[in-house]
Amino acid sequence: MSAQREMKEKNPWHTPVTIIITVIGVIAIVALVTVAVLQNRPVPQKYKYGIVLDAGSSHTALYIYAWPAEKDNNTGRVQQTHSCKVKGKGISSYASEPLKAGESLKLCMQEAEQKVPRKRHHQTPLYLGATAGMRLLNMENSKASEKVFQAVGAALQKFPFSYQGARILSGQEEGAFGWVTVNYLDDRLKQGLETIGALDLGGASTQISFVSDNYDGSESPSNSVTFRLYGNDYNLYTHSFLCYGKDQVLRLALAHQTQSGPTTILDPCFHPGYTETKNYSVLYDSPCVSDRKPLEDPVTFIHNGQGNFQQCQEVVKSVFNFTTCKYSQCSFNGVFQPHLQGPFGAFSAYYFVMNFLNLTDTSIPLETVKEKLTSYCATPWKEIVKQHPNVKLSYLAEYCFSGTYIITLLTEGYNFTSKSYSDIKFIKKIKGSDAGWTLGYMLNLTNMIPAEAPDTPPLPHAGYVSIVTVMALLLFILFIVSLRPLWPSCSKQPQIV
Ligand SMILES: Nc1ncnc2c1ncn2[C@@H]1O[C@H](COP(=O)(O)OP(=O)(O)O)[C@@H](O)[C@H]1O
Ligand SMILES: [Ca+2]
Repeated sequence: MSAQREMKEKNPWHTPVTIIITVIGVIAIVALVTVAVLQNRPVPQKYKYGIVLDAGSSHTALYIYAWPAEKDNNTGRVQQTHSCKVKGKGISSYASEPLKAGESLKLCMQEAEQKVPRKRHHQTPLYLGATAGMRLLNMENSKASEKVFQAVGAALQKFPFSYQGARILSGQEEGAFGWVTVNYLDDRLKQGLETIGALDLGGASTQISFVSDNYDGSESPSNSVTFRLYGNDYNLYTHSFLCYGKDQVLRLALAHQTQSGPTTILDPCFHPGYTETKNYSVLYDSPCVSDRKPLEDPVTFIHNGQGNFQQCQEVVKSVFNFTTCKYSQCSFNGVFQPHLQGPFGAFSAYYFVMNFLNLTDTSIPLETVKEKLTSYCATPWKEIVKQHPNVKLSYLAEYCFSGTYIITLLTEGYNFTSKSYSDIKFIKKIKGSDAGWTLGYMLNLTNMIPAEAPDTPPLPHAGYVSIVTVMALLLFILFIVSLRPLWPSCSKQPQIV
């Protein structure tokens, strides 16, 4: 009996000190794991916002972008959360009534006030960038363009956002930021992957931007833009052709057909049966064509459609100048262009037009595309209107011309071949964000793409929590094992013997 009592007294599990140590050990480990998990638990995501207004020649669009409030520097994280199409025409069309340019933006701005959380309003940067429409107005009448900017600026400052100014983008910026946008959205920059070229077709200008291995910027330096993004160097070729957006090219084509000031023209780029009376002074009211206005013209001319793709292509070719090139190679109008390289994303009016014509699939051979255009252009206007009752007539009348221009620009202008045509993808959006210059513009102005690759944490959150938990468990087991000599079974051994 006395031996048994002695054993019981010697059993360490029964001493208050051991019990206290064990309890403290368990509490400490539980606390450690809890702190590790809580500390690293992803907090409910907060977002930052940015707003960019794209004041194009034909219309203005507002884009809202959002990104997690932390980790601004991570690629692929900024996303478009909302867009709003401003009613009416582009701001450059308000040259004679500038206040209306400001007023036109109100509805979309009010929508932005609803979409961006109130708490974030004051720290949300707001930018307006104007493109070729304002470039042309500025060339034609710089005072009028200033007044439009004043009115637009005054209207935008009435909203609670952090207004960062309104300005005209250079053609180079427009091309380069479009390229940044598509490559950013496609996650090509951070990973240092081969980049995608960008083709942007507007109403008043068109841009081509791509990286070519045999272009280092020494030939025609004005076409070169260099970037260092995420630790990678890029030497981008970019060019913007002012007056080669599809609306201004239509003017150029009509100017070509009205050189002698006729009262009627038979236009192969419009459907048979299409007939409209047009005003000479309206047609020639643009710096792209104003110097070609016939000296003696009637007030109006009758614009009749003929619907002939091949002849339309001849008219369109006449707006390009292929005769002079002082460089090793040119696209058109004496503009240097290196060898085309890599895949291309074609957006804005490229997409609208090719999508309407059911021609976005570039695995369709170029010859077939031309056959389809031939038959589309030859379709009588009455039938076209009947087939598309919901499409705006002004757009509908021009798809034959625009489709012909796109194919001619790509093949004759930029030298895409039957083979390289299939490298083009007609796109509207990438991962939910519109392709266009606006996102690249904002990323640049908010310094959201670092020059050097950001330091990545050695362990992701889940890895960190797992390792801490495993370590804690190991410590606990080690602690228990270290008490082994004092385990009851060990101390009972003498009894067995
Ligand atoms: N649904 C559509 N169908 C055809 N063309 C369209 C459609 N939506 C927009 N567009 C055209 O896209 C072009 C957009 O150009 P825009 O960005 O306004 O000009 P720029 O970039 O030259 O300043 C315009 O020619 C406009 O008419
Ligand atoms: Ca545009």
